[in-house]
Amino acid sequence: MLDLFEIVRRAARSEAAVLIRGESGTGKEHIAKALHELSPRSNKGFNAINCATLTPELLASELFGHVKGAFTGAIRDRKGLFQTAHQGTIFLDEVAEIPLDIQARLLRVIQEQTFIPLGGTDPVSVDVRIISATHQSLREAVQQRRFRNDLMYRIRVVPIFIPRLAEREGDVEALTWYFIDEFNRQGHRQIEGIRRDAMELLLEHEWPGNVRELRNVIEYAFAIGEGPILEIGCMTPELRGEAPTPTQPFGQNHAERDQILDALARSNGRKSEAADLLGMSRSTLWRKMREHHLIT
Ligand SMILES: Nc1ncnc2c1ncn2[C@@H]1O[C@H](COP(=O)(O)OP(=O)(O)OP(=O)(O)O)[C@@H](O)[C@H]1O
Repeated sequence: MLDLFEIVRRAARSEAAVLIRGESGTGKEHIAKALHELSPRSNKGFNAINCATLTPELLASELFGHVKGAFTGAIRDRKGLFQTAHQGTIFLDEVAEIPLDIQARLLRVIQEQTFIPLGGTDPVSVDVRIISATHQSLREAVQQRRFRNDLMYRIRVVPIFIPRLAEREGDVEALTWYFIDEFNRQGHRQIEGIRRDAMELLLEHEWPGNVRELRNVIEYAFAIGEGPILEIGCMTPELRGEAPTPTQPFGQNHAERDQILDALARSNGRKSEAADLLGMSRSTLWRKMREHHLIT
């Protein structure tokens, strides 16, 4: 079976509509951008829209644009994403959430490569490649009559499934190094290695938030740790199996450690800011960090 990278590389060369399916944080938008960047359309626009977060009227207006006076508040003509992505790519995130009447318009754009902006009369021609994503089964949405069968076939010419991070052999380690490299390039700290027990913790974790959660964990470790090696002590409380307990009074030891870690994360590792957040002096924060083995 072709691996994900090879499917993406091959699909990118074509004009075929791609439907990416995967849980939240698995990297659907990341793959969509890669498909665009590796395609002959890479020098044109990549317009992304989350179809689950807008009212139907706003979604239609974002996609197809409107003319002045099309609805209350439409004070001037506005081009939609299809028009501004001409010769480029449009990424429809959470495509299963598109209301049925907008699905009908979308189908027409795909079939005829033209559309009429809201309130307008003149058709606009566009040449746009469509990449869509969903965290749910589109087939089920079709069975539940929430999604048009004909549209499903139009947008899933190449279906790509991204498994959960925990099921992707080798990816936790590879992505850990990828993010270490990314944060090293930001320059405030240089990580050269990761302790074996810390890597084991990463490998054992279930990653319900998938790649997004892993990136956050590495960013957290960069923010609160010190020195060139990532250690268990700078992993998030959740990862270490110590759920934060914000209701406990500050005096209790593990709550104190979590609050320090939280303040350091919120202040991006800046200790004077973290000390302010905690209402203590900078020297007290240093002492407490030493007591909790957060620095050596
Ligand atoms: N293969 C990868 N390499 C590097 N970074 C990645 C990869 N996959 C995902 N990421 C990063 O993980 C984060 C989440 O990815 P992305 O937004 O693409 O997920 P998603 O599946 O679209 O999430 P959602 O469904 O919640 O919108 C982003 O910061 C993204 O850059």
